[in-house]
Amino acid sequence: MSALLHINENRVLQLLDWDKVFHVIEGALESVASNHVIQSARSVIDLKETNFMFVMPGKLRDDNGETLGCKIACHFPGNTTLPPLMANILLMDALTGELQAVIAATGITAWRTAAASAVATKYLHNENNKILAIIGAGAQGRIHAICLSYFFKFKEVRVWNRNRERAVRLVTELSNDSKWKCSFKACETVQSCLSDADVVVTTTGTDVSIVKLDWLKPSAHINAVGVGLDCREIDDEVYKAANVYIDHWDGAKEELKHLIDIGIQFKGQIGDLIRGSIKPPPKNSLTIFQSLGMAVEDCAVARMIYDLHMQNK
Ligand SMILES: NC(=O)C1=CN([C@@H]2O[C@H](COP(=O)(O)OP(=O)(O)OC[C@H]3O[C@@H](n4cnc5c(N)ncnc54)[C@H](O)[C@@H]3O)[C@@H](O)[C@H]2O)C=CC1
Ligand SMILES: O=C([O-])C1=[NH+]CCC1
Repeated sequence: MSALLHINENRVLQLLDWDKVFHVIEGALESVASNHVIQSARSVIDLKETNFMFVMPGKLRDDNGETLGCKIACHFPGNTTLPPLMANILLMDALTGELQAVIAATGITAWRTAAASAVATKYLHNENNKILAIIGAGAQGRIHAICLSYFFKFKEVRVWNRNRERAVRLVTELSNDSKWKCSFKACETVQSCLSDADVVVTTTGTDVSIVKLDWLKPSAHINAVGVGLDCREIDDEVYKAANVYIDHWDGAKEELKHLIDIGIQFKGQIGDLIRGSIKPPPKNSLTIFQSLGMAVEDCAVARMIYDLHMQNK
C-alpha cells in the first residue's frame, strides 16, 4: 500500500492555472461526447436546514491515461467564516482502485465550473464579446468574472447582486488589480446589468426567475451556472427562445426535468460541438449553456493538480 497524499487548498490554489484548466476541461467535455467516460448524475442527500451533500464519482480516459475519482461536496449556505461549498476529491489508481490522494476541491470546483463556461463561450459566442454581465457575486460570480475576463477581451464587466454591497466589493477587488484592461461596474438592477450584454453568467440559484427575455440582447450567450432542484434563475420564455446546450445527458435527464417538462429540446452537449458531431447554432442567435457540473471535470483537474504537485515537490 502506498502512503496517502493530502493536497490542501493552498497548494491547489498555487498550482491552478487558467490555460491548463481550460485545456483539461475542454478535453473532459469532449471525452463525454466521445463516450470515453463513466459517470452518472450526482447523488444528493438533503441534510435539512438548507444543507446538502453531493457525491460525484467518475472515470475518464484521455491522452493522459485513465483517471478514477470521486468528489464529495458539502453545501452549507449558513457558513460564515468557511465557504458555503466545501469539497474534496478522492483520487484512486484507475487500475487497482487504491486510494492515492485526497485533494481539496473548493477551488477546483470554482475554477473548473468557470472554465467549462469559458469553453462553452468559445464554441457558442466567440466574437463581439464587449460586455459581460455577471448575475450573483458569490464564489461562482467572482471566479467567472476573473476567468471570462482572462479569456475574452471584454470592454466592460458588470456585476449585479441582490445585496449590492457584495457586488461593489467584487468590483472594487477587480478594479484594483492592474492586470485587467476592462472597466468593472456594479449595477443597481438585473435589467441594467443585462442591457446590451453579449455574454451573461447567472450564479444565484434563485427559485424565482430574474432574467427576462425582453432585457436580453437577441444575440446574447448565457452561461447558466446556478444548480438545484428549485433553481429557476432564467425565465421559461428565454429557454423557449434560445438554443440550449448542456454538459452531459445523464445529468440533464435527472436535474433538468423542469425544462424538459416545458418542451425544451437540448441541442446537444458542448462536447458534441467540440467534436464537430453537431452543427453550431446560427450566428447571432440566443444561446444558453445550462451547466450542471460533472464528476469527470473534477477528475481531470484533480489529476492535473496531482501530476503538477508530484513534478514540483
Ligand atoms: N454548474 C456547476 O458546475 C456548479 C454550479 N454551482 C451552483 O452555482 C450557484 C452559486 O454557487 P456559489 O457561487 O458557490 O454560491 P454563493 O453562496 O457563494 O453565491 C450565491 C450568490 O447568489 C446570491 N443569491 C442567493 N440566493 C439568491 C436569490 N434568491 N436571489 C438573488 N440572489 C441570490 C447570493 O447573494 C450570492 O451572492 C449555486 O446554485 C450552486 O449550486 C456551484 C458549483 C458548480
Ligand atoms: O458540480 C458541482 O460540484 C456542483 N454543482 C452544483 C453544486 C455543486
